[in-house]
Amino acid sequence: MSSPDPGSIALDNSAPASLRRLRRFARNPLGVGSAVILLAITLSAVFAPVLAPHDPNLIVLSNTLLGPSADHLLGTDASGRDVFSRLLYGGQVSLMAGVIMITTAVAVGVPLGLLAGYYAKWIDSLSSWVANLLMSLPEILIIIVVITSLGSGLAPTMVTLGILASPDLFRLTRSVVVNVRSELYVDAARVSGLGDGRIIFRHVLGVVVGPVLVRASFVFGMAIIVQSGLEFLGFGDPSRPSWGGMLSEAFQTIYRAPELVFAPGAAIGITVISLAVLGTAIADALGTDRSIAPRLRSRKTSGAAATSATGSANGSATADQRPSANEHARATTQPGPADAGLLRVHDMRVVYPTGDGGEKVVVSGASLHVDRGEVLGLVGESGSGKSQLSFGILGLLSPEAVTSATSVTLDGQSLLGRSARSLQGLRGTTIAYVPQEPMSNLDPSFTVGSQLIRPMRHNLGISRREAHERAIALLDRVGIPDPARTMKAYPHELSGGMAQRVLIAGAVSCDPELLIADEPTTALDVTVQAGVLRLLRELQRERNMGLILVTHDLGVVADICDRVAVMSAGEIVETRPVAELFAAPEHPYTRKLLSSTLEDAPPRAERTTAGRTS
Ligand SMILES: Nc1ncnc2c1ncn2[C@@H]1O[C@H](COP(=O)(O)OP(=O)(O)OP(=O)(O)O)[C@@H](O)[C@H]1O
Repeated sequence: MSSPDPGSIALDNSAPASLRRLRRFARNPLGVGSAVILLAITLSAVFAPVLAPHDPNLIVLSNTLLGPSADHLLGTDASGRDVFSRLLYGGQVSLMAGVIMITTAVAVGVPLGLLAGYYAKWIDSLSSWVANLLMSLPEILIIIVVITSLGSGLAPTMVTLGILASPDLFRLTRSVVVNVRSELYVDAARVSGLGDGRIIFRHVLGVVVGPVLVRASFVFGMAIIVQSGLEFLGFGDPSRPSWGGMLSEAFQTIYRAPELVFAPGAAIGITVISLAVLGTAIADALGTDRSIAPRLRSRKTSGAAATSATGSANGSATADQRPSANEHARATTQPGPADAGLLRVHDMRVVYPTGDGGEKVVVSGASLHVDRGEVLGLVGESGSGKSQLSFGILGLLSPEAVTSATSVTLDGQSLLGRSARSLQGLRGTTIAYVPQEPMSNLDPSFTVGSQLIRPMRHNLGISRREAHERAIALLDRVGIPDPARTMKAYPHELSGGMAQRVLIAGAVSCDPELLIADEPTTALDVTVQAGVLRLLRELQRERNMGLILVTHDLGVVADICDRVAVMSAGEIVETRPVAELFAAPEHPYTRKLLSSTLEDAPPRAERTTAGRTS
């Protein structure tokens, strides 16, 4: 077993996430203060019938405009009604108005935003069009129409306002989802075979909650203000005490009793401010886990999804990338030879249309094969098309890519002409992928254990307990020092080397036959690179997997590859056993590559044996 990366793990996970979030919230005095205030306001409104000393509508003409006293804590209004009692009852109306409006706005805006952001295409176009239409409507006119036709009841008015406010939440949700859906860990979840519903619920919704909460708290406050404004303008029900109505009445006696403005005004102001502060505090408490994790989203290719191992110990087409998989199917449908080793690719082309109607060929007629138990190095300078070829094999290219091949066979079965689902199923258990950027491929909101267990349960149909035991054994195998503890850790608590080991554990968790590792050590500290490479080699041997190692480092090739395919400008210019290639490179490009990278450099094994811990 490989030794762990030095200083690699800093677990701080003694408490569950919910408890830690609660603690974070509790450390925010403004958040706690606003929560207490809102709780007090809510309770006083709910228990108004018990707390109110007087009937809020009881008119006592002999008691008009009395100042505060023991009997009337806040005095009386121009009709002799008890201001304190009316204030308590008025809270019911304002809070109920907010609840109705925000429930409607969230119920309409958030699901639509999730669907539009996640699925894009016509769902996005249609819902964005509806949202724009709603935003262009004159709210006040619509409300007046609703009130005049349906009466001044709270529900119709606030439901209408909720619908009119929903585009705000729709747009926010949509924009958050558009960002999240292209995160590598979401791609990883797709590749792991999780359905869209589960991905949205598990990986996307959590990211949406924070911003939506903040916005919802503002919308709630806005609901209170708008409802009070309507009451103030006389569109409310006069028999129903409300803060807006009280304010309106207070203005009628502003010169005789200006203090009457204070109570309803303060109630509205304090409630609205507390809502805004509370929303922000909750979002802060929820959001810290996510923001800690580095967002190394320097995806090498815009659409090339790195599918993670944890999420994904298998390769399959993502939602976006399905067209690419289908392109596989469309392009050529010749079946490959049934006895052709593990992976055999003939004449693969990857082309991107350019804006001027032309095309950019990034992989041009590439052919390669890899057998069980074999390590094939795929080398070439930056931009030569190594990743594009790998993603083409995995069916993970962006939708605009047009992929074609004479044949692509995996384990003797042609990948051409298959539906996306069938491709996904096949790849779900046969190909795995180890990405370049370990941190971006782990969802920051879930523990390592959770991210290892779910794909195993899904792909292997095993119980949670079995998957848990398997995950512990895998973590132990990949050199994680305290597997049980690491299972409970969040990605931000791991070092890059540890995260990559976790991803490798995930990649092999469903017993793939072929592993594609795309520069798996590039993002890692040089001190841990050799350990991770050695681990990959060990696992490949133990499990007799085929391994395609994408790299630009010929030292790595010399160390662990059996054969090497050299890529230049989208073409594979030379494929040879490693020793032969190093001894007598044939292609001028290979010679150039060798002379430029291995000049005066000792073999990697020599370079890394002394004093290496990982
Ligand atoms: N979505 C895209 N549209 C157009 N061209 C693209 C797209 N994605 C990648 N390319 C181009 O494909 C070419 C090959 O890129 P690829 O990432 O495969 O190179 P690479 O050999 O893996 O390089 P590196 O070692 O830097 O990762 C590059 O010229 C790149 O600009």
